[in-house]
Amino acid sequence: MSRQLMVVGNWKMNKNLLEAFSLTSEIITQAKKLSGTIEIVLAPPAPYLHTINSMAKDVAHVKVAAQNCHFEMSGAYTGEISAEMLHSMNLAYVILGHSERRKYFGEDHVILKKKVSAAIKAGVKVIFCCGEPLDVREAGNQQAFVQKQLEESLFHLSAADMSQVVVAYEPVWAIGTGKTASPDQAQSMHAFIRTQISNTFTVDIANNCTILYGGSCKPSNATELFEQPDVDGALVGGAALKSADFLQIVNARTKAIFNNC
Ligand SMILES: O=C(CO)COP(=O)(O)O
Repeated sequence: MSRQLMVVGNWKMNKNLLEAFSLTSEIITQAKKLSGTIEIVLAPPAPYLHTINSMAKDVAHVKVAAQNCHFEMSGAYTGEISAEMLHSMNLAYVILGHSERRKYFGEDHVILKKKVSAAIKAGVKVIFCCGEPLDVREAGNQQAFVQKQLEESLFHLSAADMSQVVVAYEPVWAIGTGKTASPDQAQSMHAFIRTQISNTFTVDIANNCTILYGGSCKPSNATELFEQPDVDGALVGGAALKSADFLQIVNARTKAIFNNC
């Protein structure tokens, strides 16, 4: 398998400056001892991005992601951050399409499509989140819902641009609820997403696309999720705020490779 395995910590709006720096140093200290097979991505709040990226710069398998960007490259948009700014800081990734941005900041598919294009154009890879709310899952319509999210905001990309995208399946009902998708539910949706990518682009692009699971991923359930063939890693929220928990998830990802062999 040639796709990049990955564990991403989305810190959301948590941690003051000193807490953010100590969490980063604890993770980097341990990451230096790892082989580098797993890419570890930290997504701290925007004010800390530059310093945390500098702290991580000597460890090739630790990367930094922004949690958002604007769809314009510059201009009179008070309070916003452009993809070009992220690129100028050498940030590897930006998370787009997170359900919290969709819900609290009114980001619809039109805005997200523009944001995805802006990030790729600026040279920043995208971690694109998709996932259904509870009522959609209960009605059994989760695949159609996710397919629409992908078609509306992601599948306009060229094949070359799509190779710069990581997809994160985050069922809304699992985010911050303690309720995780079962390994079967995750595998089934990840395989479905990969098939959609294959049908829209190429088999190679689909096979090389990293697809992460997010939603109450923690040390106790990470291994069974990572044992699924289409679950390439995790986008972790709450459990990314404690270095010990986050590193256990990274270790679970590393071990599951050997179990899969
Ligand atoms: O939203 C998430 C990551 O982006 C998941 O959050 P939790 O891991 O806290 O459920």
